[in-house]
Amino acid sequence: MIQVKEVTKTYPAQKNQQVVTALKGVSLQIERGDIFGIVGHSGAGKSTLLRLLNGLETPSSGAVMVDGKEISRLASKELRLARQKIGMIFQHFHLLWSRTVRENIAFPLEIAGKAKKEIDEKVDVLLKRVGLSERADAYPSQLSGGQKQRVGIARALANDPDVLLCDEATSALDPETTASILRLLKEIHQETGITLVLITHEMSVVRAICNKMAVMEGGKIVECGEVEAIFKNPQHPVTKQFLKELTVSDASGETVRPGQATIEIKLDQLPVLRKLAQTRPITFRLTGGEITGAADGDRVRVHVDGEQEHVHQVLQELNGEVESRVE
Ligand SMILES: Nc1ncnc2c1ncn2[C@@H]1O[C@H](COP(=O)(O)OP(=O)(O)OP(=O)(O)O)[C@@H](O)[C@H]1O
Repeated sequence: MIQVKEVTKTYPAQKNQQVVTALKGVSLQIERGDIFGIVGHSGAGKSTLLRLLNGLETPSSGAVMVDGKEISRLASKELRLARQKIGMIFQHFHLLWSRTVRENIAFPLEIAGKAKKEIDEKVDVLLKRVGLSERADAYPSQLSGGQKQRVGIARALANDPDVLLCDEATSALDPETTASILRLLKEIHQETGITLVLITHEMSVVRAICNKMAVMEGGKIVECGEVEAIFKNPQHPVTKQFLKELTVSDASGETVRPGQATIEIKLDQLPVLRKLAQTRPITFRLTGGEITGAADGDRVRVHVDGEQEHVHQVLQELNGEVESRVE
């Protein structure tokens, strides 16, 4: 679906500054239907790579192919048509503040020259799909962050894209809202088979929905492959660091291998785990901790084991409900 071949991207020197080489010979293959996570620290080149995928930037050398077309070589009309098939959502939503939810979602359909009746029907379907039918006439300023991102998703899907690019789409959201947006993206993926490309600095996002991933550092891809294999056996120091940082505050657990995690919780929060164990094929095993009567509550370590999918769900549900961290 997407092939990035030996792409280099340099930005010309600004005054008193040097030329910036944002991408240094990046090659990448994303198959149709993949949910592909691109992880990296700030400045690693993730956004530049994403902008190349939808033709907002052109490579200094190398080629970017999307659905068999070399994006950087398309004439403007062809590029416009190709971009209708590549949706994008953003960290800060990029909604039109003077338009209602309905009008925001209608916007790309208007640009594509669709008839009013077709637009109205399509917008109704999209509103329903993202759960915002009741808020169709609200303005973005009247919505929560999660609702704004739902508008962003509906708008991005308006022209039935084959690819959805997500630029830190959950980074401005709280953990609970993040989980609900990731769930929505996963459902849309299951229903449509759309190819999703997510850039993020959060491994918890990758763990929640991606099947493949690439780790970027200094304009290069330093590790790439199946999420399960990389989480099990990370090779590059940057990947290892990301996995270590995983969930300190955001996703409540570290995946030891897919289907296993270790969490640390307050002793008096154990009943929450009991309830989860009653409703899911999952086991919790106490592995450590001390009872000292500490004023802020004693903590215990718990090993979580089960089907990967269930473990992910449980970690997401724990998120926010149980104060936890990994050592
Ligand atoms: N338009 C631009 N002009 C000049 N330099 C740029 C431009 N866009 C990005 N860069 C530089 O390219 C490098 C990669 O930036 P990029 O935004 O792609 O990284 P990133 O991994 O997405 O980081 P972040 O998460 O902070 O957005 C950085 O050094 C950045 O300063």
